[in-house]
Amino acid sequence: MTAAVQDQALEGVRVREAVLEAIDVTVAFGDTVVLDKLCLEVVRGEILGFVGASGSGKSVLMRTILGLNPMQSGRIELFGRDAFSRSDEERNEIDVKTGVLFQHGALFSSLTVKENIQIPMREYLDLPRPLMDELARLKLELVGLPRSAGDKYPAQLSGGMIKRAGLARALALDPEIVFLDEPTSGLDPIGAAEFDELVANLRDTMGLTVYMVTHDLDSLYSICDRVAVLGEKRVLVAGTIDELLAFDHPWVQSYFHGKRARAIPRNRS
Ligand SMILES: Nc1ncnc2c1ncn2[C@@H]1O[C@H](COP(=O)(O)OP(=O)(O)OP(=O)(O)O)[C@@H](O)[C@H]1O
Repeated sequence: MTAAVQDQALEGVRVREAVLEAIDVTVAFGDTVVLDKLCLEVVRGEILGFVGASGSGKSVLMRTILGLNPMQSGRIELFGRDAFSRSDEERNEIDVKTGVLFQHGALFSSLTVKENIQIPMREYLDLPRPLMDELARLKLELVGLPRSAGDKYPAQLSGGMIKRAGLARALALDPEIVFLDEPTSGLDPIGAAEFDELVANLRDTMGLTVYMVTHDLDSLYSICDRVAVLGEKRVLVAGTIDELLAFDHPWVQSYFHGKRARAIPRNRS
């Protein structure tokens, strides 16, 4: 194999590297099965949008992947290895490479933004305070917040600033994958578009992999490389928007071709 062919082959491997794999994941609460042998793959460097009807189990899956919710059967792999059959030390390695932005930011109201951003640093890193302060400032800059926001309390921030502060905390440990739970909900269309742009920039500059639960069709069209649809307790389909537009399933058809969706394809860049 020539060096060029080898490079190409390596590039191919990198492009297809699965950062996250859910294999036959089943989750139930009592007799109610919410996810039934669900399979999903998230590839390094992609922005995957995750959609599904209200109550279909999007949050349950995200919580299960993060180890916050037990599964009845199946396997979840993060970074190529079983996410849960691990020692505490190995699990910490996964946690450090994983950032999460919960739906409403989930910032501690009694802590300043800077202190919120430093929570993961305190938990996983042993750094002197001046260095943590500098890192927090860098994270604020990364998400487009002014330095002064670091000394504010969450109640003093706008909804858009809270999302950015939550994202800064999710990025505190320089993760390889971030989970975003409805990051643009509650934002006005301009704020939502700016947030989308920020996420796309972070992916491009940091090589982040992004798993984004969303109901926001604009986000799906503007920044997602692929979209996975949850329905009937499993992933019905995962693919590009064009693949989903052509996918013959009533919920998928009405989601992407319904009244609210109609205006968007015309605006696709
Ligand atoms: N801890 C729990 N105990 C019992 N049932 C639960 C629990 N957590 C979630 N559920 C149920 O699981 C189902 C899926 O809920 P989930 O919150 O994942 O939906 P979702 O797709 O995220 O909805 P939405 O888009 O409205 O946020 C719901 O029927 C919910 O009531």
